[in-house]
Amino acid sequence: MIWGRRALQHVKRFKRLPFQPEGLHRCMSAATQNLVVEMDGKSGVAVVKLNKPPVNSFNLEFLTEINILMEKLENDKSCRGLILTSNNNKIFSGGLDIMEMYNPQPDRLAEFWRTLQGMWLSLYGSRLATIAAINGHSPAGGCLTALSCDYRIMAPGFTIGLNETQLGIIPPFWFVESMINVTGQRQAEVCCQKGLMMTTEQAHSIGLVDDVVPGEAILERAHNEMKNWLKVPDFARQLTKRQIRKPTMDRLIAKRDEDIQNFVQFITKDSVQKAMGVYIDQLKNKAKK
Ligand SMILES: CCCCCCCCCCC/C=C/C(=O)SCCNC(=O)CCNC(=O)[C@H](O)C(C)(C)COP(=O)(O)OP(=O)(O)OC[C@H]1O[C@@H](n2cnc3c(N)ncnc32)[C@H](O)[C@@H]1OP(=O)(O)O
Repeated sequence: MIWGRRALQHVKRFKRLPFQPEGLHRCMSAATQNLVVEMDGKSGVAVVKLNKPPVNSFNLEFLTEINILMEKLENDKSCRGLILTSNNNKIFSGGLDIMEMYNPQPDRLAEFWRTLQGMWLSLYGSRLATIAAINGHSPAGGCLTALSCDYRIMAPGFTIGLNETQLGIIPPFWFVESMINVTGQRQAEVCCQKGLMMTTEQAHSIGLVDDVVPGEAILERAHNEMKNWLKVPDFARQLTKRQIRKPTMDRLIAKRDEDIQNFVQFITKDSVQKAMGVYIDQLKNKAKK
């Protein structure tokens, strides 16, 4: 994993915390500010709850926390599975923190994007069996996070999708490929081009979501499904996953710097900044009503 300077500062800070792999069997809810982690030492399943109010949006610091946690779980031999969910029963994740992209400092913007790439690479390529228990809305970067898991269970009454085009933004190729790899080319063409935010049922009907379960039962269902995944010998499951996902990951690894440059150039355009300002005003005004 390649870390930026700011991310490394965080790694050092977190290393000083009493959060070590050997301590994983205890409750680790104090591990980081924005993540609640519960490790079941017996099953080897970690439940990670996104816990960054108000909407679990991903800023540089939050992405860094997630990357550090992923690294620790990957290195913990007793950990075999990861259930990713939200501590907020209405919003899984609001996606990328829009404030990171508004009037940005180019260096921080580049670091933000590299850290997001790192999060996607570690979750998409994880050796762990990963299940997203989507217990709330999940636009854009929230949808990408769910798409990076092996299995998705969603509660009814919410929306999910890669809605970037609706905001005048082009979803990067690795967002789109993540969608293609889950739903197939045709469905991905329609929902990515139109920037569709789909209801849980619509997402289920195109295979974006594997299972629909009421919010109050979602974690139990995720644990039961995890048992099925963990019946397969880890080594066979992991190498099969790697075989299937490697071409997509390799494309990003080969173009990582170019992808960052494209992102920074695009986001810092006057026209994009203007549109972003209007969108932020709309969000804030909606929140006030
Ligand atoms: C070759 C060319 C290459 C070009 C490459 C370009 C690549 C660019 C790629 C960029 C990819 C972007 C991915 C993203 O994820 S962008 C973010 C998309 N997310 C959204 O649009 C979500 C917006 N939010 C919502 O829809 C709702 O807030 C939500 C459904 C999540 C929750 O609704 P609810 O009613 O419960 O809450 P509020 O709307 O009242 O919001 C509460 C407060 O939270 C703030 N908020 C919401 N979302 C975000 C966010 N994403 N980032 C930061 N802040 C957010 C909202 O403003 C409210 O704040 P205040 O209380 O302070 O007003």
